[in-house]
Amino acid sequence: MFRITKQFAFSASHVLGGLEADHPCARLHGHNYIVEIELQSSSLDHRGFVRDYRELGPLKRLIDDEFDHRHLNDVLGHDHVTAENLAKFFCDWARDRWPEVSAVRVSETPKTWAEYRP
Ligand SMILES: Nc1nc2c(c(=O)[nH]1)N=C([C@H](O)[C@H](O)COP(=O)(O)OP(=O)(O)OP(=O)(O)O)CN2
Ligand SMILES: [Zn+2]
Repeated sequence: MFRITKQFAFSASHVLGGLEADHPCARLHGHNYIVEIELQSSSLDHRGFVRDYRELGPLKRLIDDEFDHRHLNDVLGHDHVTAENLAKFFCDWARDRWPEVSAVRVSETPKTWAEYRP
């Protein structure tokens, strides 16, 4: 099995709902997010690619246009704007376009990663 990954980055604010009132993430704050998309395939195309990284440009445009320097509660339209839910959102969006997508990981801080693998 071949597996490739590519990372994208954006900065955004959020407020997490449903937390205890004294939880720091219940307050407005922001992160420098990293989104890592993973694609896998048992075979390569005629160029030797799972998929050309350049073909993932539409995901960069989505992130730049709709997520970067935005308030994520507004973007997703709910208050459970966790790294897990962001990973699922980006994975569902990407799988609609590229069937080889096998996982998406989202990092909010240098020490944390959440992964969605359908
Ligand atoms: N499972 C999850 N837990 C938390 C999420 C999340 O998306 N999924 N998000 C947050 C906060 O939004 C934010 O990421 C804070 O995370 P945390 O690791 O607590 O960040 P800190 O830098 O404050 O942690 P230190 O322990 O000080 O390094 C919270 N939880
Ligand atoms: Zn946060």
